[in-house]
Amino acid sequence: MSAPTSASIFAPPSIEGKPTIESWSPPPATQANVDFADLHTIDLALMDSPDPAVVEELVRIVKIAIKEDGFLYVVNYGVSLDQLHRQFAIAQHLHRNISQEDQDRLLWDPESGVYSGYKRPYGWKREKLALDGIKHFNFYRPEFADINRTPTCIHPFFDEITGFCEYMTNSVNRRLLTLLSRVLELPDDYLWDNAQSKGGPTGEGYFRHALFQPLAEETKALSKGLRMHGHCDFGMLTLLFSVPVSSLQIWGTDEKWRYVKYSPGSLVVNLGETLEIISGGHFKATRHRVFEPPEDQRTFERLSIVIFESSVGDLRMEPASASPLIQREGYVNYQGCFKEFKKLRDAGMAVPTNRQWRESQIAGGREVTDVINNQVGKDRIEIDGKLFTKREFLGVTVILPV
Ligand SMILES: O=C(O)CCC(=O)C(=O)O
Ligand SMILES: [Fe+2]
Repeated sequence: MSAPTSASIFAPPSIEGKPTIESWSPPPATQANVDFADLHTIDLALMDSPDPAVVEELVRIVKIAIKEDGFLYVVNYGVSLDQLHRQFAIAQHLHRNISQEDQDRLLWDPESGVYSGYKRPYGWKREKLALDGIKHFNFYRPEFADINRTPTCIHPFFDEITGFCEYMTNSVNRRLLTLLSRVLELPDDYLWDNAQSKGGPTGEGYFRHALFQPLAEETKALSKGLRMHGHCDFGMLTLLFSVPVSSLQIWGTDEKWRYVKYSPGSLVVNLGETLEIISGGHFKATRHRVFEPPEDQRTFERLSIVIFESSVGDLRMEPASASPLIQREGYVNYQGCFKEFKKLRDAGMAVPTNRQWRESQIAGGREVTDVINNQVGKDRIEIDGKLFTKREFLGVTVILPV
C-alpha cells in the first residue's frame, strides 16, 4: 500500500490566545422508538494493521456497505470527540454571531452553480422566498483563499477550520478512496489520482456549517415535514458528522425512509454520483433527505457540519473499465445516475462534465415549500402508489423518492 501523504491523526492549530467561544452542547438523542437504518461501521485505524488479513476483512466490509447501503459509519478516523465538538462550537459561533452586514455582504447566489457564502433561512435562491428555517455558511476554495470572504466573527478560528478540512480531505477522504479503489481492484491511488479534485482544503468541493432551526408551523404546512428533498449528492464522498437530532433519512432497498441513528463522534459517509458512475454502478449513490425529527426533538436546533468532496470539474464521468471487478461482473444497472448516464453514452451522446452536472442541479434547486411544483402533474409522479420527483437536468432524467 502506498502510504497516505498526511498523518492519520488530526493535530489542530492551537487555541491559545484566541477569544473564548461558547462550547457546543449536543442536545439529547431521541428516546422515541424509531426503526433506524442499519448501517455498517468501519474502523479506519484497521487500515494500518500489520496483519493483511485484518485489512482484507476491512475492504470486504466496505464492499458490502457500499453495495447495500451507500452509507457507512466510520470510526477511529483520527479526530477526537473534543476536536470534533470544537468544530461544532465554531459553527455555532458563526451562526450566533454573524453580523447583518456580513449576511448581506456574503449572501450566496446558487443560480451561479455554487453555494459559496451565506444562506438565509428563506430558500435555495439569492432572493428571499418562503421561510425554510435552514441557515448555512458554505466555504469553497475562494473562501479558503481569502478570509475576507468569510464572516468576521470566525476569523480568529479560521486556521482551525482550514486545518480540519485539509485533514479530512487529504487524510481521511484519501484513505477512504484507497479502500474504495481496492474494492474496484485498482491501484490504491486510482480514485484519488483520477477523480478527486484537489488544490484547496476541499478541492472544488465545499465545507458547510448548517443550522436547521426548529420547523416552523408555516413551513410545515407547506412542506409536510420535509426539510430537504430526497436527493443524491453529486460528487465523490460526502463526509457528514453524526448529529444527535435525528433528521437525516436514507431510502432503503425496501423503499422506506429510515432515520440514521446518532453515533457520537462517528463520521457518516455517503457516496456521490461520480463514484456510482466510475464504479459502473457497483457503488450506490444513496438517496437521502432531511425530515423533521421524532416528536421529542422538534424544538431543538440542529447543527450539521458537512464536507462535500468533489470530482474534477472538467471530467466526464465514465466507468473505470480497467477495474477487474467491472470486467468480471459487468455493470450494475439498477438505479439512477449510472443508468441514465449510460443511456446517453449508449446513444452516442456526450454526458455532462462533472462541473456542468453539479452546477445545473445547484442552479435548479427546488423549494420544499413550493406547493405549485411539488404536485403530481408538475415535478411529481406516482409509481406503484408511491410519490416520486421527476426532473430533467442536461438531458438526464432524475427520479427521486419524495
Ligand atoms: O444535514 C444533513 O444531515 C444532510 C444534508 C444533506 O444531505 C446535504 O446537504 O446534501
Ligand atoms: Fe445530501
